Amino acid sequence: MKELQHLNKYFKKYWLRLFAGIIITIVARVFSLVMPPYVNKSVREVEAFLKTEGASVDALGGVLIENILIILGAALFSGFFTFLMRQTIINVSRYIEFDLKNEIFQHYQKLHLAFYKKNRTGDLMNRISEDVSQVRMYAGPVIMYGITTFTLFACVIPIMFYKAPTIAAYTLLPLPILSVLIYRISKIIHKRSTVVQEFLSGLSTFAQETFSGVNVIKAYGLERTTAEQMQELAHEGRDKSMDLVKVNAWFHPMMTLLIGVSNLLVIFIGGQQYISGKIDSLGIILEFIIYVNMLTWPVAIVGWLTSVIQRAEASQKRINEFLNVAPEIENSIETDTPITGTIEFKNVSFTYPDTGIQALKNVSFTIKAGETLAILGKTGAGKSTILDLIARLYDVDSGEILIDGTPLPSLNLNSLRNSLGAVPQDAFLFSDTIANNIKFGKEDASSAEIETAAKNAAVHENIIGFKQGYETILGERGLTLSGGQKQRVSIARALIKDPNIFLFDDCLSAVDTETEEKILGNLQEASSSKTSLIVSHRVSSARTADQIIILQDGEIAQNGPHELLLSENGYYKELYHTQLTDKENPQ
Ligand SMILES: Nc1ncnc2c1ncn2[C@@H]1O[C@H](COP(=O)(O)OP(=O)(O)OP(=O)(O)O)[C@@H](O)[C@H]1O
Repeated sequence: MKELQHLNKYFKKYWLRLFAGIIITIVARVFSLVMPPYVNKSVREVEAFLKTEGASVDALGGVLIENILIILGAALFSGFFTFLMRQTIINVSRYIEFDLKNEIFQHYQKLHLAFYKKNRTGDLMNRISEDVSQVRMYAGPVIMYGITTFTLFACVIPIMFYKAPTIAAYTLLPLPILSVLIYRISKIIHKRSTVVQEFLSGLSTFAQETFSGVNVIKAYGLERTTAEQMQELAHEGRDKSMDLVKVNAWFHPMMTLLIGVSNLLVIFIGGQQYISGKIDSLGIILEFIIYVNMLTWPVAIVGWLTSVIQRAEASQKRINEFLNVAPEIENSIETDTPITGTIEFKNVSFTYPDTGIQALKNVSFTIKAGETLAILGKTGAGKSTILDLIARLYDVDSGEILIDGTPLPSLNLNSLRNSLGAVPQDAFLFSDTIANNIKFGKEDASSAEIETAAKNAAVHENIIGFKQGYETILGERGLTLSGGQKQRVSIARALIKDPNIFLFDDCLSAVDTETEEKILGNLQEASSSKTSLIVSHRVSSARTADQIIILQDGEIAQNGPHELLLSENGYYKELYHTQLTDKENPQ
């Protein structure tokens, strides 16, 4: 139960509702206890009537109707309070479920990128959905049924022993056996259903990958192989499900059997006692049959509750594992720190913690606010890493990055990220309209602003060419943009934000050189007073920059403006001539 202590703060938050729920649960059960003695009483009245000669039928009818009305009234009250019980306790468990999901989601958002690389998306989703549902069972049904069971035990068992101790002892005998059996079966059911769940999630991953990669499957003619693999998996799934069904099938018959045995014992022992004159009325046998039936579910539920608590504990353990991961990038500055845009790298070295790859070695450069820096270099040279470090997605190992003279950790993280307009290498667009995808950079942007941004990113003409223009839905159930169109929508998203620093990560790689020139021209205008970092493989993206850095294996090999680098022998000059030749002699 150690792990589940995490929920105590929520129980405290909703203590009043919970307390009301507990009282209501007790009241509901107490009302349900009115019926059995009145049934007994009615039988006695009938027995007395039969024994007394000349007794009035009308008088008997009157008493019986009175008893029936009392039983009916108590049942109505019990039903009403049972309704209120669910409205309080189950509602609290839903509130806790909601709060816990929000807590986990907000925590996920604070976690480091390395966390997302280490843990699979399916696992993250499972913990926030499946595991939270298991934990909810503890916060609601366990409390509700637990109190119901406790109240019934505390009231019914003493009443039974008070009224007829021998019948009570015999009839209660099978109930603990029932409880243990249900506990065992619940555990087996849980084990097997976990196997089925895991299998099903593997099956859906396979199906999802198949559908996502349907182009490749068709292109390689692998439809048949894939269908066979799917069939194999389906057969395996059927066997696992059958294992589960077999145990499930034992549950109800066993319950019925044990209830039957208890009822038989009441009738048998009660009958013997009646014959031997130890009890004076058949009414007591009827009363006991009702008690036994009242107790059966709570007894069965003790076993079920135990296994639910164990599952909730295991789920909360998995949730806590993630909640206990501390965010590596901490925001230690509460107040806003406005940013102009001078960026300085001082002997920065950085190694990716998960791969151990040293991406940057002693990198130093300065770029003044409003200037443009182009970063070129072979693939894997460390270009994107520089941009990620500026956005503080990672903290440096040694050296220092300063913005406007302040080291990054001394800047408010939100101020820093709000002042950046980042266009990543692989543009990610949401399954939403194009307008909303662009507006992602500025939620309150007007249609005119969206259009201007799209024009500057040279994608406006493409967008108005679609039937629904800016309202065209992208993604799985919508339109698929070409690589170049995606990149340009992503650029529009950064432009509309109007930040002080632009980070363009090879974001023009999928557009032709003519469009590239057009966009660069627009960018120069739109971002003339802004600091821009452009990572690229093309000289055409770099030539107008105030400063160009050539990275080689994480180190700066060359640094200077276009003219200077052209005058030096090195990567830049080679690249310039290769790309110039390509342009002059296209294949
Ligand atoms: N998230 C990451 N985790 C671990 N290692 C990484 C990560 N990202 C990059 N690396 C490694 O760090 C090195 C530098 O990568 P980086 O992405 O900065 O190169 P790049 O110059 O931008 O390359 P490209 O031009 O192909 O985009 C590479 O060796 C790469 O494998």
